[in-house]
Amino acid sequence: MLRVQKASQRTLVRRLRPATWHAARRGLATASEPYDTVIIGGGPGGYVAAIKAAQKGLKTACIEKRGALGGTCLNVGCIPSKAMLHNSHLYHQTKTDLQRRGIEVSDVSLNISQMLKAKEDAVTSLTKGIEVLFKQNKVDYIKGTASFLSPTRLSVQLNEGGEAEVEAKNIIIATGSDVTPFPGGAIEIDEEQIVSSTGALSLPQVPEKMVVIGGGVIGLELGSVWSRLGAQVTVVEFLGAIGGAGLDEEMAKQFQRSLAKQGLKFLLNTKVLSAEKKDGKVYIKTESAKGGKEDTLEADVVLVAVGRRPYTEGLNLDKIGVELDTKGRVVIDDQFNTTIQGIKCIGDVTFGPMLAHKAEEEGIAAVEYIKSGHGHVNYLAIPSVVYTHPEVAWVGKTEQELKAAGVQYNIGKFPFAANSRAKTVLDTEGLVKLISEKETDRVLGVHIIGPNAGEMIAEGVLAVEYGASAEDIARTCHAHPTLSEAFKEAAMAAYDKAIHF
Ligand SMILES: Cc1cc2nc3c(=O)[nH]c(=O)nc-3n(C[C@H](O)[C@H](O)[C@H](O)COP(=O)(O)OP(=O)(O)OC[C@H]3O[C@@H](n4cnc5c(N)ncnc54)[C@H](O)[C@@H]3O)c2cc1C
Ligand SMILES: NC(=O)c1ccc[n+]([C@@H]2O[C@H](COP(=O)([O-])OP(=O)(O)OC[C@H]3O[C@@H](n4cnc5c(N)ncnc54)[C@H](O)[C@@H]3O)[C@@H](O)[C@H]2O)c1
Repeated sequence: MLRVQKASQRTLVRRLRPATWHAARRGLATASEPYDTVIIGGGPGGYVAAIKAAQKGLKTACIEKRGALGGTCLNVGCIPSKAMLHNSHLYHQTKTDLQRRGIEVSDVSLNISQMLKAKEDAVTSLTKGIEVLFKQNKVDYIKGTASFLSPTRLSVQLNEGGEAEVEAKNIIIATGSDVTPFPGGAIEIDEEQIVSSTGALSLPQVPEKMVVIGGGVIGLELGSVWSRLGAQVTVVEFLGAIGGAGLDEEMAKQFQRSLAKQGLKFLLNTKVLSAEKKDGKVYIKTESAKGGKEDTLEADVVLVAVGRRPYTEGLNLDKIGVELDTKGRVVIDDQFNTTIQGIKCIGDVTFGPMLAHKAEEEGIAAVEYIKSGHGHVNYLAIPSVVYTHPEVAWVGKTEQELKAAGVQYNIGKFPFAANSRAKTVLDTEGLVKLISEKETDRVLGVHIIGPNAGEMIAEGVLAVEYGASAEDIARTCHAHPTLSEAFKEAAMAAYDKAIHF
């Protein structure tokens, strides 16, 4: 139910008419009838949940305050970063790699405004596309900021001005995450010289020197972009390895070597303490992670990429009793129920990896629980991909996790240097590492560094999801010449022996 609430009622009625009119016409929401499902947040979790709910015949609305659908991922995350990664790779490859392939080019130059425009075009076409999907699936799109009045009633501050009330039998919180500020306020983001990922996706010119604080996924992807475009990039990472949690240690080392070859510098086991702007530069104070040795780095632009945190601001969760944990995540059970009946929660704002495809899976499963009481997400089979070149991708367990758990395992490895397609296209960096359980041969983890690793990992995800053995994969015919033969050969190596290595 969408009900006008406040003073200048006539203006509000006019403003709300399209939503209420369409809704009433379709019988989706009337003055006497609440929505079946309302989703707060139109990111990958929220918009997918909304479409699935409508497909299942539930009267559905999605409230989004950004003014565009798609959330962090489409607007300032996955999509713009991949656009910049792809085009910066083409530029870098044109400058450094084409000659050996027999292609002579001269006068290669960068038009950064056009590259930024190409990125914006990709974002706009995809975010608008979701609006079309909403219309096709009859999801009411309410542009505004939602806040709980009660477990079944929301107040919405409309983007156009004014306030509305929305009532629903089920509410799904999908409000995502935002940038973790630097602890203690020691570094303030201005999105020009000291930027978060959002600012780093729109720098109007290539900085001469860039310092990246944090060697996790954002730091490595966006550090790669600006390094390829000509910046001297130094990544400062507190831990002893890059790539963040979940990356196999052996792969992390190889990954760092690859990026170092491209010109990125790494300061591991180093903690950033503060950053200060002076005379057009930024001075970054660091110390050894074990304490002691201090240093100062100079940069034109600093990217702060020390993580993201759940976003629940303004939702009024404490008023209705929805519990958060100590990290600010909304507490849920294994069916996405919060501590208040009728309110579910999915995506970055709750437990688990902060990944768009994880949020989407949860969106579908949460709706299935609402509709039928059954849903499914296999958290052991959620892939991770770092979209650098070479790409890094993995699913399932790492070797260090299995060691720590005392699981006996076999390992099969196959380098792309021995793969015919990789050799043909002169792109041979990296390997496939497949880990299977010693006793059963079941695939426990797949780790890939290499060209198209992000596409190839889907095969590993299927293997983990369906409980395949290494032998199953080894006996499955793979087309020749393809990169995926390296995956098959790694499985052959785990089960028995590879042919070409
Ligand atoms: C630079 C960058 C690159 C990334 N690249 C990838 C990648 O390649 N692959 C990948 O899987 N993941 C990637 N991610 C992570 C990915 O963006 C998130 O995991 C994903 O967007 C989470 O989806 P979500 O629906 O949970 O939340 P979000 O996408 O954050 O969406 C939540 C939405 O809720 C809205 N909202 C919040 N509060 C309210 C309110 N009170 N009322 C109304 N609306 C509200 C917000 O405006 C937002 O649009 C990247 C992230 C960043 C920052
Ligand atoms: N390709 C993708 O799937 C993709 C791309 C971008 C972002 N994301 C998601 O966004 C989230 C956030 O990414 P992120 O890279 O900001 O976080 P992250 O948690 O992956 O990495 C942050 C890194 O910063 C380091 N760090 C923290 N404080 C530091 C300090 N004072 N000095 C030096 N180093 C410090 C941490 O040790 C850590 O390695 C991730 O959860 C990721 O899943 C995914």
